[in-house]
Amino acid sequence: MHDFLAHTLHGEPPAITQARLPALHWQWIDEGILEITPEQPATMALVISAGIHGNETAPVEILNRLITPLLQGDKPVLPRVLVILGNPAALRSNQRYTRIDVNRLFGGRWQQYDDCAEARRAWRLEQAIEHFYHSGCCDEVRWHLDLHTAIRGSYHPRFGVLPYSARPWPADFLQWLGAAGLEALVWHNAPGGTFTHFSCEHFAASSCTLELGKAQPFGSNDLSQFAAAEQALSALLYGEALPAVAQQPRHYQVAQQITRQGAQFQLHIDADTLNFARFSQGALLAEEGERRYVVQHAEEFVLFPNPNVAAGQRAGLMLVETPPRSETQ
Ligand SMILES: O=C(O)CCC(=O)N[C@@H](CCC(=O)O)C(=O)O
Ligand SMILES: [Zn+2]
Repeated sequence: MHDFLAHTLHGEPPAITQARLPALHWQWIDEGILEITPEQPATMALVISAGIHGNETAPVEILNRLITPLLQGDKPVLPRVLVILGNPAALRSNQRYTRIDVNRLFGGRWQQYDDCAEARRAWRLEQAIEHFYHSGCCDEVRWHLDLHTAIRGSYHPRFGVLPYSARPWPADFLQWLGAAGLEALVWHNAPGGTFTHFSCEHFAASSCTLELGKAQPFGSNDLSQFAAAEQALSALLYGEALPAVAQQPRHYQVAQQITRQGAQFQLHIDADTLNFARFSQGALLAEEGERRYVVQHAEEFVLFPNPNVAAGQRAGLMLVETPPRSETQ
């Protein structure tokens, strides 16, 4: 199998499901799930996922470009790697999801839904990650990089979103995120149903959702915008040089979440408002019946505003800028 993405989009298992090459062994685990193991002992277990949302194709193209030389035996690999194309059915139809947003279902939340493709997929991905992390030696460093693109344009076109965690973040992980060209890092203030929350909470992985540009269909992406991220991933995978940090990321903390409860929900944020747009204290952001969402701090910055989400789901986040965090374990 030389082209993992083409096989996944085709929807059939590959004819050969594993191979031993001089420097590594690869194994096709299931649709969109591939494990790559170096011949030399590894000190890191790295999960790289993309396509959790089927219309976010740039990171899928980057990831496929990075693993193809491994499958062809043209590059060595340093860590044990689990490669995941998250929602193959949605990738085939260029939709964010077919019925339910997979990135709200992790941590067992899939059990709240009737049997459907996305609930089954979230369960399968949880199992795959659990097996992968538990099959290594106990002192492996665990990272999970979940690659996405945003629906809207952004004042920071490349940024990271870190799950809530009471543990301090390793300094080398934060440094890697800066070297990957991320202009901003956003910290959640509460647990959630995302893939990165799941890997961080259940397996103590250093996890981050990377947002790389704006969602475009396959073939329409300008991947040159993400050269630093691709080079930083090459550094992790093949041991190439980590790019220098061009600009230290700005840091933001979630201050409040806007949640849509039902049909009465109204979002007072224009469709063309960019991510990280600034709002002043007192500004009315959204309302639903008696519930009003108002800017609480002197200024807050909006992220992922979206009125078209299912009832009970996040319709936007409001952020405050904080001094840079530099932590170590
Ligand atoms: O642009 C948008 O509205 C959504 C982009 C996206 O898919 N973002 C992720 C963020 C996950 C996180 O909070 O870590 C998502 O909404 O699932
Ligand atoms: Zn996404």
